[in-house]
Amino acid sequence: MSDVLLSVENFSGAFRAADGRLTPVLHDVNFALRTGAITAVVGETGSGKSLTALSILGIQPATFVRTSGRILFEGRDLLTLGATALRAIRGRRISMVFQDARAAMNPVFTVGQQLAEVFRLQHGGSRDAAMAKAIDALRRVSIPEPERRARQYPHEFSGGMAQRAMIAMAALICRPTLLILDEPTTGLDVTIQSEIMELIVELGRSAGLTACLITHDLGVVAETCDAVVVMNAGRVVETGTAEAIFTAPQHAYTRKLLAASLLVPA
Ligand SMILES: Nc1ncnc2c1ncn2[C@@H]1O[C@H](COP(=O)(O)OP(=O)(O)OP(=O)(O)O)[C@@H](O)[C@H]1O
Repeated sequence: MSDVLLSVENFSGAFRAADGRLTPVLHDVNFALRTGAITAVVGETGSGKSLTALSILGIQPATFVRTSGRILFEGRDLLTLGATALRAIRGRRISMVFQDARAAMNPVFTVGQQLAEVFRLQHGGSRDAAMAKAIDALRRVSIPEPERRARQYPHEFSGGMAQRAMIAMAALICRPTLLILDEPTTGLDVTIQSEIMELIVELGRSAGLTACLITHDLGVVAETCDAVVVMNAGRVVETGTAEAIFTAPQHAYTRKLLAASLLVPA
């Protein structure tokens, strides 16, 4: 068994309304990400997947407050780190792929400039060397004509291609220890979805990445993930290996999710 890279321990949180009242949304969330594994966090909309992921990176909404628990990454509680320490971890150690890559990118810079700039921020070096790295990263995620594509703006990319570029940035340019992917294939058509997932798995395996995939698509999970965390209404209801979750789900909610995705009979 390999080591745990990140653990979320008894993490609870709530939204604070303008009048100060707290509405709890996360309740004692517990799970661990094993080094080198791809772990899926699954659950219906509103179950708390994104909030948990955003909290790992320290980019949760300003009105969200932790009420208990901790998130340990390499022995340090991320929830107690200051802005400077978090900035040093974000990108370089933990990076994230967001759902809508075109919206997440800066529209006024070319895709190549954005990748190159992030490379320089993380690793230094000249602009030309950084652009060469950017083009190489686009090539490695199978973007055709990467030199030409690097000179284009995000709106000139298709959704699938933008997602590839975002993965290139998060996985290959940042070279993080942990890659978090929040619904990376939502909104893409089915064939593109499976190509993107193949890419994630291949990069994960070849770069030795630890990945956390947030998704509501259990089909994707069955094919790609090692471990699964099932969330419902702000709680973790079940965790296990992908095989155990798919062949012998213990919790009624997990069985309902599997049945809804037509992967197993109800
Ligand atoms: N800015 C916000 N203000 C108030 N409540 C919020 C805010 N963002 C999220 N919530 C609430 O927190 C809960 C968890 O939301 P979260 O976005 O983590 O769910 P999710 O499982 O990621 O859903 P989805 O799959 O739709 O992204 C939900 O009940 C949601 O309505």
